[in-house]
Amino acid sequence: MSERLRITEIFHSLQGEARTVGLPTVFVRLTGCPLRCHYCDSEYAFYGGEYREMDEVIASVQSFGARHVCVTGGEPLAQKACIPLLQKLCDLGYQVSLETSGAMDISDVDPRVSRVVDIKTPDSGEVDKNRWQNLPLLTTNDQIKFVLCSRQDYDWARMICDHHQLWDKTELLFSPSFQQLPLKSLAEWILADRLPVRMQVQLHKFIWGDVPGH
Ligand SMILES: C[S@@+](CC[C@H](N)C(=O)[O-])C[C@H]1O[C@@H](n2cnc3c(N)ncnc32)[C@H](O)[C@@H]1O
Ligand SMILES: Nc1nc2[nH]cc(C(=O)O)c2c(=O)[nH]1
Ligand code: SF4
Ligand SMILES: [Mg+2]
Repeated sequence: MSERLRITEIFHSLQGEARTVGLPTVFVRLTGCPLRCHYCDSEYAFYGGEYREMDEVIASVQSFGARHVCVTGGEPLAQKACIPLLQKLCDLGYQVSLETSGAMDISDVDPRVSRVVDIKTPDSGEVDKNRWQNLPLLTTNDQIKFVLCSRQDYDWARMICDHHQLWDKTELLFSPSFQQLPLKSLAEWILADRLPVRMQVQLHKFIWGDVPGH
């Protein structure tokens, strides 16, 4: 039954992260994740959830009347039916993004989807899970994100961008781990080093705090 999805929540909010930040977006949060990042703000999506038919999920998305859909989790690509879900959303004309740890193979994702691949840093505790074979597959329609916990993470992210020549490959997002790395520190490091990256903060947490469903 690969056309069923295990869903934690479907909600309407302002996109808080990445390239379409600030735009009204429907979020589909799939349940379950094989990783355990120390900073994870979505632990409530590790377990539980409800199995829903694909058509039901699509109808729920449509009920909000938004143009943008963000499929997230948990780890969305850990569910087989994520691939057809993304394709159906694109066919319906939505602007679709996918938030993924990049620990799973991204090659079957519909090319119309903007894949936001989070490269896990040493201080996430999950650096060994990075699937480096994903990087050559990325295009300018995709995005790479580093969630940074420390100066050591920042230096590591720079080194990875050099090593894999990511600077001109696609958009690079440097995001502070929420309330762990001071915003001003990260801003000043980026400016001092003249890094061509976008610093991103999680807009929704400034508006609503760190609560589910926003
Ligand atoms: C909850 S995850 C779900 C998608 C996928 N599992 C992943 O890690 O990309 C969505 C995004 O939120 C980021 N995130 C989670 N907790 C965070 C925190 N405390 N501060 C900043 N970003 C965080 C993740 O790194 C990831 O980029
Ligand atoms: N508003 C809002 N924007 C988001 N962008 C990515 C999110 C996520 O949890 O993946 C997220 C989220 O949880 N809320
Ligand atoms: S991969 Fe994503 S959902 Fe899983 S623990 Fe890390 S941040 Fe949380
Ligand atoms: Mg979130």
